[in-house]
Amino acid sequence: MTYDLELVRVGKTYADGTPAVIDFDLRATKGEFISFVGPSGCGKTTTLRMIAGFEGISAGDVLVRGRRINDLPPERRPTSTIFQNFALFPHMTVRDNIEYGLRVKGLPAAERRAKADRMMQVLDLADIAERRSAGLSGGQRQRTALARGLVVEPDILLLDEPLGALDANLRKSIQAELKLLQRNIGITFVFVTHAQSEALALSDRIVVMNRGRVEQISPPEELYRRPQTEFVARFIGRNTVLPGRLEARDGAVARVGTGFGPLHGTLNDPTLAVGDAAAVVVPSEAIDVAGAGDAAALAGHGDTLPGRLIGQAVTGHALHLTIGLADGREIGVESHVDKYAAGWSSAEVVLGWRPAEATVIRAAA
Ligand SMILES: Nc1ncnc2c1ncn2[C@@H]1O[C@H](COP(=O)(O)OP(=O)(O)OP(=O)(O)O)[C@@H](O)[C@H]1O
Repeated sequence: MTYDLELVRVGKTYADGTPAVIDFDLRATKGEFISFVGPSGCGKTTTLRMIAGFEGISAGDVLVRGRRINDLPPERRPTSTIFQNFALFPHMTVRDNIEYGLRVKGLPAAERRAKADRMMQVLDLADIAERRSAGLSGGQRQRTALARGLVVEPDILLLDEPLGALDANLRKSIQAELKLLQRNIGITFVFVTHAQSEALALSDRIVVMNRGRVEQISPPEELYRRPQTEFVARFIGRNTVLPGRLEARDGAVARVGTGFGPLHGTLNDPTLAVGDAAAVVVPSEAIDVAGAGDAAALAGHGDTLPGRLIGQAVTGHALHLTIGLADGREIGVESHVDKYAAGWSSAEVVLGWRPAEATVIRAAA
């Protein structure tokens, strides 16, 4: 099978010796929306720039539709890049912005015009073709930037924090528009973002990076529900990580001996052996809270932990509980505000969850 984009053990070491990207492997099929997320400095932008050709590749190969592109300059690669804030030329019209890449490629005027017209039709920009980009709305600017990127007919569109500078409301509506467009156009998008929620909402698969390495590549739902590493468990969503040692495994279910006694979860690392350092990861949404004397409320939950209610706060329909555990840790539990309308008779509570909703991963020894 030929992939649209393939990274094979790609690495980058900057001239000053900084290892920014290490052994990055990725295979994307045509039309996939892939996002790179991770803490600042983990290597997201460097990887994107290596695909685009703005940064040299120190190790490994980048292939587009089976062709190695390591040594091609950016303008000869089958990629287009859309930068933060869209980087439009403010004094130019929408049409001139869109034609810009074609002019760089040396296309004759008539051909440029025809291609730009077609793209403006697709992206609903024809009515504002002669407007200067400085006066456009956020959505119109995004569509213009996309048109400029797409008019050169790339195989892969690379997006470097394109929504980074927008306010939250505009960002939401532009996100929806972006996803719709990507589906319609059907080309592969690689998207770098700081906003985890944006990646979860838009992507077919998310690459989580940490210190230059890939931690996990999974669809959003799986990444959220089944983290493979402690780093991912702490970085994505709101999880409680309960460390210990693997005591037993029975098919997909594993038992971990923790400071709170034995706890269970779905094993997400087939290489984990009895005796290895392991952790049970419990998503905040999976946790139910009952009064300390109300064990019946948690019947069927499997695993329980005692806790102490420290605080509660409401935002909209969400209730956020802060609960202290016996080891001194404070954890967050999220629920709908109606769920615990009756409250609890004292601060002493019990937390319960279904083991199937917890995940067992390898932990640092
Ligand atoms: N031109 C450069 N020369 C030397 N080191 C660099 C250069 N550009 C980036 N780095 C380093 O490479 C590492 C990865 O940087 P990169 O910008 O790819 O991370 P990032 O995940 O995109 O970060 P951010 O989210 O802050 O944009 C960092 O340690 C960074 O300091």
